[in-house]
Amino acid sequence: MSILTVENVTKSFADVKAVNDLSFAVEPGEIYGFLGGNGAGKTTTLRMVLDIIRPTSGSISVLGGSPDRDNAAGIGFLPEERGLYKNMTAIDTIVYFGRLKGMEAGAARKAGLDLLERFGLGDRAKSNIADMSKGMAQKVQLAASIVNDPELLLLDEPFSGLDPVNQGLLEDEILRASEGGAAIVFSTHVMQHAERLCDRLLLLKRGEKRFEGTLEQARDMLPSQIEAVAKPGIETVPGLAQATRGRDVGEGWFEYSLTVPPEGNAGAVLEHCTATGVPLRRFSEHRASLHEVFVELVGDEGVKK
Ligand SMILES: Nc1ncnc2c1ncn2[C@@H]1O[C@H](COP(=O)(O)OP(=O)(O)OP(=O)(O)O)[C@@H](O)[C@H]1O
Repeated sequence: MSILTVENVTKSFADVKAVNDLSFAVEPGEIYGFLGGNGAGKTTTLRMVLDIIRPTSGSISVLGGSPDRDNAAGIGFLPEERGLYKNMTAIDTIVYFGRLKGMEAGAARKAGLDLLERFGLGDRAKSNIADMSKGMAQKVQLAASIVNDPELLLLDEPFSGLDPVNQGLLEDEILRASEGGAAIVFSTHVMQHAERLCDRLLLLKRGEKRFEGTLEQARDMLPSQIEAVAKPGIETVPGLAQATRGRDVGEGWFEYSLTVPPEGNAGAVLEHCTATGVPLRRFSEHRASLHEVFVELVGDEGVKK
């Protein structure tokens, strides 16, 4: 059974369709990337999953039920707008969120202290949030969102504002949650995190799904480029969309830029060269990056590599 199912969901704010007929499902253990530029509808979708706002039409199933307080205990959420009570200590903050998720205070405290230890904040459990750096407070907020060991973890732009070390720590936590069987949905503008972490991705533009699938499937959406050093003859190998002869590197060898169409296969081009005796000295394939796919499918507004 899917942990989260979104079916034909539309959300309109006056005449703006923030989310338009969106469907997807996330399975246990899956890390699902929710990608889109500014205003694509990511936060609106996450808010509907959390029952903070309701869809105009369509249906959502969370942990086998409709989104409401009853399934809060199984959900963890890191909002895009970070904010904690400044005058509360780190551990009290985490216990407070654990209690909201139905945990016993003692269990929440123990889990909270373990998390702070793991996040390198073991000695700051009794520090007030006001006395912590922004990055430290963000780690406390992350701890608060996973203290209940959620089955569904929703992270809205979780990497923003974290230094590279803490981004690595967050990646580790996402992987750990997934290995424990949780489904993780995270939104991001930063393609590198999505490339490293996601089992599947969804690309949103103006509330509409433009792509859903694995990273490999995403990269297959665009042509790949081959840089080769070969002797003439390579231009006519089947399976190329384009072949451009470049610099003469001497003794009959030339540099070539070859394009394999999205449905093509660079491996088959190489095999054909070998089988038919096309002389080759170099052959390297450059597949499209997720960033290039993103820019092609949804434009480059607000997107980082
Ligand atoms: N409460 C609201 N009232 C009116 N319009 C809204 C409301 N919430 C969102 N919108 C609009 O819905 C669209 C989608 O916004 P949303 O915040 O979901 O985008 P997002 O993908 O999370 O963007 P970002 O990456 O910039 O956070 C935008 O056009 C936004 O202005």
